[in-house]
Amino acid sequence: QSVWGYDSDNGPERWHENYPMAKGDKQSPIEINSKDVRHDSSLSSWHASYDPGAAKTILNNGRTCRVVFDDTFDRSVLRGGPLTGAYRLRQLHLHWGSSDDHGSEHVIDGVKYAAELHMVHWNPKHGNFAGALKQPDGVAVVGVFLKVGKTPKPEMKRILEEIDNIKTKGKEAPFHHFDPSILFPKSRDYWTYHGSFTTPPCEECITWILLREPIEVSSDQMAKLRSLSKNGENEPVNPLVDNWRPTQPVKGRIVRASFK
Ligand SMILES: CN[C@@H]1CN(c2cccc(OC)c2)S(=O)(=O)c2sc(S(N)(=O)=O)cc21
Ligand SMILES: [Zn+2]
Repeated sequence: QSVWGYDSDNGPERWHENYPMAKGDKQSPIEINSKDVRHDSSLSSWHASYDPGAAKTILNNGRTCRVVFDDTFDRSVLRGGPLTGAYRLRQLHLHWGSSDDHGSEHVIDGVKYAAELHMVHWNPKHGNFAGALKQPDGVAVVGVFLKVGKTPKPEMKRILEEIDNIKTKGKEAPFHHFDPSILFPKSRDYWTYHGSFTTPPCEECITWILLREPIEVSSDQMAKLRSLSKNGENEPVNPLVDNWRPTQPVKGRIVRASFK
């Protein structure tokens, strides 16, 4: 089937057949090697001001678990850091593995985290989301790494509690009164570079802001995430796991760090 996914017949190695941008020079994710990173003292800190009332629904689209926000006006925005202007929060979603030792998309000094949370924002100066996709400064994604540890972050519970209502592909549930900034780690340190969506259509319109400090989750919380299914309600069970793209060639891009 032509629909892209993460299986052998429709996975990352074949995306370029229907989405030529997948073979571009500024693809994501990438491996970040601290020795190649350049500290940029001119990078300011980033600021998120999110309205909890903007949260609308949580859904399983067969490829990830996604929370959608009202982005019809500057209601929940991200500013500062490498960005110019206010970018509107559109949705957040995750990528995870089939076991705790892998699952993140970006890899840091060889370390793969159990999962990676993406908060997707777009630049309203380009009119709408579709217009922003065509611009190099159109989209900004904040990436937060999830590490399995002893003191799991209770804030992830809110998302994981909804999992039981969206077990199968196409299932959606109301998701209100949620401020995703509770998912940020203490430190605001980040890496930033220019890249692409890590899924088709793979447009190269993204300013990536990757937070250095992972948040901790429990192994049970990861198991909860892995209890999602790719399949629809009355289809054979196909676990939704390993929905991550392998790292792509850096091709001379500079990764800057906000920290020394
Ligand atoms: C299919 N791609 C995901 C859905 N969206 C998308 C992207 C481009 C065009 C489009 O057509 C409607 C929708 S999205 O913007 O919410 C994002 S962000 C993102 S990631 N992993 O790079 O952060 C994957 C997707
Ligand atoms: Zn993503």
